[in-house]
Amino acid sequence: MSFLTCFSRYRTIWLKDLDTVQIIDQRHLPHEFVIEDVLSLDEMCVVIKDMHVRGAGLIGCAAAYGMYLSLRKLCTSSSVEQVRECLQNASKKLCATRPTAVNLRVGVEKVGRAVESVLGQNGGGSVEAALEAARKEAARITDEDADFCRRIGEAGADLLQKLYERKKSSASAAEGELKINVLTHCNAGWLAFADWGSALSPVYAAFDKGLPIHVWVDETRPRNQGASLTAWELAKHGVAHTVIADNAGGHLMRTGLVDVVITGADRVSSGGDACNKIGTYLKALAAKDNNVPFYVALPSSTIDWQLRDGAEIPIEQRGDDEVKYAEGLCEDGKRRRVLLTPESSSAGNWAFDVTPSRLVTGLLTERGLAEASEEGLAALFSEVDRT
Ligand SMILES: CSC[C@H]1O[C@H](OP(=O)(O)O)[C@H](O)[C@@H]1O
Repeated sequence: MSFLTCFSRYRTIWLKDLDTVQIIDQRHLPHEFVIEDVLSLDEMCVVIKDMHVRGAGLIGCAAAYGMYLSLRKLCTSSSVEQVRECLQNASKKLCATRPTAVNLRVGVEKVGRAVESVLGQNGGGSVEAALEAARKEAARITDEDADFCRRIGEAGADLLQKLYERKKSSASAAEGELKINVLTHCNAGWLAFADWGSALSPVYAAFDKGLPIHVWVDETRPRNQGASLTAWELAKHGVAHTVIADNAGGHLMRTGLVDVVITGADRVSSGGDACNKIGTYLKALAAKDNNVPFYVALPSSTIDWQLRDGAEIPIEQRGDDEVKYAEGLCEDGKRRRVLLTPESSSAGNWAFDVTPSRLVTGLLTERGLAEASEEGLAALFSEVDRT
C-alpha cells in the first residue's frame, strides 16, 4: 500500500470503541502523523480550543462527539433531569471553545435535539437510549459532512473544467503546457472536515479526472495551516502546488498567474457574506481588482440562516504567542518554537475576517453554485426556515 493510499483511508474523526473518540492531532503535521484518543468532554474541549482538530466542518463533528462523551460519564441510574443538565453543561463548554465557525454550535444543537427526542418519549427515556441517540447523531453529522464535501467537489470540478476550456480557447500556450492555477488560503481540505474538504474538494475531483491543475498555497500566518496542512494534503494526493508568502497573492493575480481563487468559510451569513481565515478579505479585494473569479466553498451546515449581516459574526481572537513565535522542524530533526519579535512587543491575533458578498463570485455548496446573496441562497435552499 502506498503512502497516499494509506492516508486516503483516514477520516479526521471516528469512534474507536464506545469510550474512545480518535482524531488526527493536526498540530504535528506535516512532520508527524499522530492519532490521539479523546475520552471525555473536557478533553474534547481542549482538543478543539488548542486546535488539535480545526476547520469548520471538523469542529462541528468533534463538538457532536463531545456531547456524546459527556453522557458516557453518567451512571445508568441517572434521571432524565440529570441527562438534560449534563448536556446543557456540555453545550456551554463546547460553544465557548471557538466562537466563529457556526458548525460547532449546529453540531451541539443537533445532538441535543436527537437526545431530547428519545427523552420525550413516554414521559422519560433511559440513559442508554440517550447515549445511543447521541452516538448515532454524531456519526450521522460526520457522514453528512463527508458527503456534502464530496458533492462540493463534483460541482466544483465542473466549474474548473469550464475555466480550463475557456483558457484553452483563448490561450496562446500549447495545450500540453496549459493548466488551471487555483489560489487558496488556509486549509479547507479533508483535514478541515470529516473528509474531502470544501475548497480543496473540487481540486481533488478535477485532478482525479485528469485536469491539469496547480495550486498556489498561501502559507496562512500565524498558524500556517496552508504551509503545513494544505501543502501536506496536496503532496499526498500528488497535486502540483507552490507555497507562497501570504502577501504574494496580489502580485500573482496582477501578473495573470491565478485563474481562480477558492477558499473555505467558517460562517456564511444568510446574505452571502463569508467569514474565513484572516487574510481572505485581502485576497478577495485583489481578485476583484484583477477580474479573477473568487469562489467560497462550503457545506450548507456553515450557513448561519439567523444572521443576515456578516459584520455581526463573532471574530475569534487568539493568544499573541501564535503571532510572536513560529514553530517548525530544525535541522537536527527536532521540533522547536522560536521568538520572532522583541520579547516586549505585544501582538494582535484576529483569527478570521469577513468578505462582503459583493466580492464573492459564487458560493459553491453541496447543491451546486449559489449567487452570494440572500436571494441566491434562498433559491438553492428554499426549504430552510429563516425565522
Ligand atoms: C471551513 S474549513 C477551513 C477553515 O478553517 C480554518 O480555520 P481554523 O484553522 O482556524 O479552524 C479556516 O478559516 C479555513 O478556511
